[in-house]
Amino acid sequence: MGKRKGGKDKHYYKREKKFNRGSKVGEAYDLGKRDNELFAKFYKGQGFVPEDEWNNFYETLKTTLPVTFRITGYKSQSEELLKNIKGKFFSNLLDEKVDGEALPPPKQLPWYPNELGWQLDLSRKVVRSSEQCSKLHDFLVAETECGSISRQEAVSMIPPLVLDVQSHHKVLDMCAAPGSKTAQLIEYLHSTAPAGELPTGYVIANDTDNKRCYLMVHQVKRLQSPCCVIVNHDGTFFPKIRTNSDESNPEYQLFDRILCDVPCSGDGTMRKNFDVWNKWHPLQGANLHGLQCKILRRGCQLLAVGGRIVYSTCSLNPEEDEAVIAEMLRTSEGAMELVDVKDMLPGLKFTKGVSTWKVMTRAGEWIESASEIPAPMQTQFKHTIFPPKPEEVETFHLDRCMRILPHHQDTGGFFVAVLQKVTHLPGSKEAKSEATATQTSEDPNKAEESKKESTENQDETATEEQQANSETNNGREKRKGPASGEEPRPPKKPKKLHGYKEDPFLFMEETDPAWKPIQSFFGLTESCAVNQILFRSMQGKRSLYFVSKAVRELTRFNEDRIRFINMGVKAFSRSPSPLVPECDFRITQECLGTLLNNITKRKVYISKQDAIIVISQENPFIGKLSEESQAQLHAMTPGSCVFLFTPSEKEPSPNCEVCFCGWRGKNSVRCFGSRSERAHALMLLGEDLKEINKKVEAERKAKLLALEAQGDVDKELKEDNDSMPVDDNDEQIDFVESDKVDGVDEVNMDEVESTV
Ligand SMILES: C[S@@+](CC[C@H](N)C(=O)[O-])C[C@H]1O[C@@H](n2cnc3c(N)ncnc32)[C@H](O)[C@@H]1O
Repeated sequence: MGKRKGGKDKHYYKREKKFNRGSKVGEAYDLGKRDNELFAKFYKGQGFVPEDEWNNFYETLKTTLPVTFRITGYKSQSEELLKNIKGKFFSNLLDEKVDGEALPPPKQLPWYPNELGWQLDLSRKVVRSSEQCSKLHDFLVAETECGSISRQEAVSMIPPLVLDVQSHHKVLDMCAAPGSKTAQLIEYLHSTAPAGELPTGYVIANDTDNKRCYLMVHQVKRLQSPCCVIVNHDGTFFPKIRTNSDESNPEYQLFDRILCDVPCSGDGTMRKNFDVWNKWHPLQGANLHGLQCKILRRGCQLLAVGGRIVYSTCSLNPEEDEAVIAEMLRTSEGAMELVDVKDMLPGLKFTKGVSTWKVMTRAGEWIESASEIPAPMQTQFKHTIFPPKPEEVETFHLDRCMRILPHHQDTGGFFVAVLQKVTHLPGSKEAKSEATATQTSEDPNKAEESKKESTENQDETATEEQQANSETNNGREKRKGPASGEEPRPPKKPKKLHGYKEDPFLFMEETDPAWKPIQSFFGLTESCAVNQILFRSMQGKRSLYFVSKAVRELTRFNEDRIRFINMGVKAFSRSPSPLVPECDFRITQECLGTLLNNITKRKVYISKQDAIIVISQENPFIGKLSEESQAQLHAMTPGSCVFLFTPSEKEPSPNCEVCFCGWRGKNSVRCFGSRSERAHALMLLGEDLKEINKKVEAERKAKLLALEAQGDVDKELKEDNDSMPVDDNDEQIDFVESDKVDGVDEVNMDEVESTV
């Protein structure tokens, strides 16, 4: 009832129109200007949008996308958050009217597992700019900031889902920035690990664009995973990862899972990137096809036999989609196979991959086959962008690819294909040595030929430029090996990485004088090993980061070969205080998800009410807390601590742990947490930070007014309120001011680094 095709409610377009009109972004691209004749001709000609659906398809592309988000499933709090989204909490957020109409309730994405994917029939612009959505907006921002949800386009959630990542997998995300799919990969890595254990696998998130790598740092930091590293390489020449240090017998990591979410024309993103309407032309696909083939080929080379690689684009163009897959299948000669994964996405509407398509010139003329490319255009079109030959069609099974059309379920356009490596690629060292084993007895000449170096085993120490020079057409790489009979060349010394300016990643030694005090102050268990702790500056250890064992190994053997940009969760932050001579470091909020079970001291178990007080007030006196909390705090020396609410029979709700790092001062306590971390914890505890702030501020003002009226203003109180401690988080925190500030001089705030 009241719903249109594509699942939008009847007021969706009205709201859209209202918010597009007059806004800066909307002005330049109002609905009328979203049109492109060649685009329409090109896609009508492809034929994968049925004629009777064409208008719906084209009109849907002109509308803006709804807001979609995922609850990050590996956090213990996700079930509680889900309860809130399905229940009263969320309906309160939406208890407003836009244009006299109620805001629509959230809808679950049916194909996303465990009810963790959600859609709101509101555009991002409406959510961002309308006052009525401010509560909803605050909720989405805070929960995103602390990693409990990820705002992500619905179709973009598909590739990581069908990659089927398990906690022991070594995963490579080849074109990862800005990192929304990386975040999902990390989440799956953790969610499949045994309870209380860290994954033994890891995720390497790579992007060729150095600046875009830093976009990922923030994205990954939200998820607080010690199992992810961000690196900066050209995916077409992604270096192999060493797993030992023996230069005479180097061993390399082959990946279990690889994501190739390649650069593309992005014509499936027209609903959010409106400039694609103006910029789109028919050569874009052809221009990108070669690069896409090379990235996919390098991915397949780095994949272990039995491993899975997902290729995806946010383009609907077969030249960037099926043509790339077809070329990989062609050159792999049966080593790679397409996998049908539709059962992993129950309820998702999609069209099957196509085996025939059309190629168009810049001017909009059709070219039927490679032999018909006009002479002046020979360089514009690689022959591999044309459809496969009839005999290839039968073996390729391109119908196992999936194309998601925007009008089918109100999404962006998308393409995804899943490939499995069934045996070594032809020409690889492994394939050749297998061939040699069977051929030596049969044909000694052939066996000699196969001794030549393989493409897969190209020189691992060569720079990307050198590797580029060794490349031939069609993504097939060749490099001259020693002539048969020659002595094998000695292993080369690792070359310095050009233009790599990151501070080094330095691992702590057992003997480091900073470590023992931290270990004993927090009572760290042995599984928080010192060799998993790293710092970035020789000058001083301001922040200490924790990485998993697998990441530690990865860095150990590849320091000189890989451009590492970032890794690890910040675990300890230097924060010296005269009150705490025994330890100069405090624990950070960021590491609690990983290290809470490794900390055996300095934990304060508190009730729900106490948790609310500590989180929402600036420096509450210890005397404000319950007797149980007071007793624990009095038995504890001053310094960094962890506050922990755990559900019990007496207090069953929320049914999850809520923990936050804090400080036990002389007479008061405080919470170290960003505004969003506090808002998140309070949401779980059933409170709203803004509402609490408003209430207490009103009470405080009333009290001051009453005192002023009596001419008896407590000057000290005013001064105290003006000299609140300057914390790294202060900019973002609306503290509820307490009666008096205690502990201000206990923490050297200059040394406290951002946990935001
Ligand atoms: C479609 S975006 C990736 C989106 C990302 N997977 C996500 O979900 O957030 C493509 C990325 O490929 C990167 N890229 C382009 N050429 C590349 C190459 N040769 N090697 C690696 N990355 C490349 C671009 O910088 C861009 O960040």
